[in-house]
Amino acid sequence: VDLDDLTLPEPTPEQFRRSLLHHLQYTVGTDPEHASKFDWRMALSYTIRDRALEPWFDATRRTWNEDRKRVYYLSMEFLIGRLLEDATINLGLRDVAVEVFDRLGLDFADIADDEPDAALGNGGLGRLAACYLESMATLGCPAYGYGIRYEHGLFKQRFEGGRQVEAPEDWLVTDNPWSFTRPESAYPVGFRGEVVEQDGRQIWTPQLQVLAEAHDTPVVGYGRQWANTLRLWAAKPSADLFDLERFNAGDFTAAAEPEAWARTLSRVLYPNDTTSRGKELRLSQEYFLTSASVQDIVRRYLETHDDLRRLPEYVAIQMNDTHPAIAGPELIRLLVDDHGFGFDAAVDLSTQVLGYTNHTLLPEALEHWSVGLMRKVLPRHLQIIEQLDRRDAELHGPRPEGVGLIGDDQVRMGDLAFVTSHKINGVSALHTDLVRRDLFPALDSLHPDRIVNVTNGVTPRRWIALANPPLAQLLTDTLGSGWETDLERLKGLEDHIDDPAFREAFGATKRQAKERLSGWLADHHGIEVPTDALYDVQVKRLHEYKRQLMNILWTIAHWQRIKRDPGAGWVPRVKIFGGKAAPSYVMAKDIIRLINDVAAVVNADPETRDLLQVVYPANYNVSMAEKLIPAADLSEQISTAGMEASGTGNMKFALNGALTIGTLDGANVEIREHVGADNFFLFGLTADEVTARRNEPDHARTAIEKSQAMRDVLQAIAEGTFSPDEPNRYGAILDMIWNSDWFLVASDFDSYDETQQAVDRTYLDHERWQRMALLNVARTGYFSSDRSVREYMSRIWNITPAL
Ligand SMILES: CCc1ccc([C@H](C)CC(=O)N[C@@H]2O[C@H](CO)[C@@H](O)[C@H](O)[C@H]2O)cc1
Repeated sequence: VDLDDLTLPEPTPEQFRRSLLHHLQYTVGTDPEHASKFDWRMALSYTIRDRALEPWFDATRRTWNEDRKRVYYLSMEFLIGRLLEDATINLGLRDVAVEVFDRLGLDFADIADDEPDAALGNGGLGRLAACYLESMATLGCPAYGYGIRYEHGLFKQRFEGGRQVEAPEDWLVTDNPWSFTRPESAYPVGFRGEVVEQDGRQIWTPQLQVLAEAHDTPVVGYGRQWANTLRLWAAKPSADLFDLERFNAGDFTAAAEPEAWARTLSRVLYPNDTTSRGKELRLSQEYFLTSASVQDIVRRYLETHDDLRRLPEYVAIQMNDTHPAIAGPELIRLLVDDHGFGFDAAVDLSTQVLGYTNHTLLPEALEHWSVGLMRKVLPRHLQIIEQLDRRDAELHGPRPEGVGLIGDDQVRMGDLAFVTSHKINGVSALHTDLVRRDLFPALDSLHPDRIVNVTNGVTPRRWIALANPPLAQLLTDTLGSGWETDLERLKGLEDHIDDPAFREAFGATKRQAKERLSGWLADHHGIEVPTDALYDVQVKRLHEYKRQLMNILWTIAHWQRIKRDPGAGWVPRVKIFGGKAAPSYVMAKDIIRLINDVAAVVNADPETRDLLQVVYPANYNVSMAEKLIPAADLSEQISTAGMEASGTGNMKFALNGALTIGTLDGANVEIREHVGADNFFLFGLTADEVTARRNEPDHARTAIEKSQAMRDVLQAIAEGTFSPDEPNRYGAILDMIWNSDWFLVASDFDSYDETQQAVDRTYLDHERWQRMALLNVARTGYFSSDRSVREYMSRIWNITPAL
């Protein structure tokens, strides 16, 4: 079938309207007279989807026909958000869609708002995977994303009495128009059981087996030239799992048990984003994703190639952190057990194919699985890991303490990923240096060419074109179109910086974003905020190292200062927080409650409420980020130096004209290098100073005793100013700050405070602020995920784009 027969022309408004009404009637099955917002959204989705299929089929065919190398991005998380508007923009159909809905008396943005977020991720790692998929499609890099089709994504957050309460997320209650079930692409995945040796070969007979069923979503690149596939696996009980015997014996629940077990594998996303809990289900989910994906990759390769030794020429597999690190042993297992490879040859081949990205240095986030659990769930893989470990010891002689794949009865997934990968990368320049020096010093010295840096990036399509249409329009009016796929062209803005009219137009885009946000907060959260104030925003997962606590402590100090001298010409501020805490992370939940308790008191204070508002809209997610980030003046990137691997929110804020107050941590370092030190509010200890300060006894008490402002803040909290009905509600937080303060909130407080006051002084100089904001936009084109993906393609995947 020639694709040209299927080609749908660039639709005129009339053709678009006709196709929309066609789907409304014949796909959604609704009479237009009675169509709901949901019906229109579904009809619009099918109309847009139609035009996504052409570049999808075309790309798939070209990749096959030209026998192109493919990259496979394995990730336990893809924090996609909504797809409708993103696909509409990348297919160049937003203007015609907006026009047609106008004519129908409907509002495109309102209809698009009806789509649930695909919240198949926790935070940075998951969102990065989504940005990279979109960039790979935009660049014409043949690629598949492999993930799990969780029935329930990241929990829904709401506040009860200021406390976080979690509720199941259920994005699949309504049809998902962007996913195609591929029952023909299903793979058995085995668990448990035993391995027996038979004439020199290891035979693994799994005790349990589930079916991994593929669900494909097209990922359309900007410009409608290419589309890749996100393949999400759903766990299905293989037929023989239902225990009919038990059922006939009347033991109904027991009969259904194995089935129920099977379904749990893709039931829910683990909501922890920094702590590996060593749960069997989590290991089983990781193997479920990895085995189905590696089987699918080898099957696709063997469809047009018969020599597996040439696999590295046609296949690159990227492991998104250690979560899919079992991919090494799994590929070795298939090569040795099913394709007769020798062990060494299989290891060499796998290592050439695999790459591993590390996203965190937090000890509690580094995955270790007990040897016992690995033996129970994956006995054959444990054998392979033990053989790998022996081989590594033979190859490199005695290894220093703590090095090796297995230690203290634990399998170290970081080391495993390292020795089975040809390239390991960190996600910012500083982070990669720390990965080399602190995480893998011994392995780095054994393999000095393996660790490389690829600094993170974000897609300008979603984070400017979609999230901030007024700014996008100004960029196009000023630079012409094309900046969307060549973000370094933003530099051209510097030529206009001395033009007051241009600066005014730029300022207008920020005002528009604030009006849109304050309208949305009022409608969706019943939160009233003024638009003529400095919007100071911290949105990210709740974690002590991200120091939302230092932010709210400073807010209290600022409130106390205003109360002491209300007439001092304060800059009105709206403090916006957003973010979820892992359900079992008690301290993080305490900090959320403190922020809400402070907000309740400060917002109700007649003396200060026109000068300071604290808001915390519940259930921060990708869609909320798209509304919050364009409206921000100040971006809070205040983590303890050395602890935030990169950050990506920091990039999104800068690209939308917010100024950063931040430490020399993660990608903040590179953002400051690009925008210039004069256009960045730097404060705090450096990573090396942090290490030194932690070794000083009583460093917190010393710092607090030096800071009147901090003492007043801690005093107010201890007195129950924000919890009058329970004065010692925040005993744990106060005790932590005075007596341990591992994240150095006390040590960095005064520096943070001085810098926040500099922010106020600068904001009062309107022109200076505009210039700094414009230079942030102009000089952060480097942080496009297109640049990151190009670096992966050249430094790690050895792939050339098809476009
Ligand atoms: C096993 C539990 C678990 C789950 C997720 C993670 C992720 C690695 C945490 C994460 O999202 N890390 C963030 O990754 C971003 C993308 O590279 C970085 O920008 C952030 O700095 C980093 O915290 C660790 C541990």
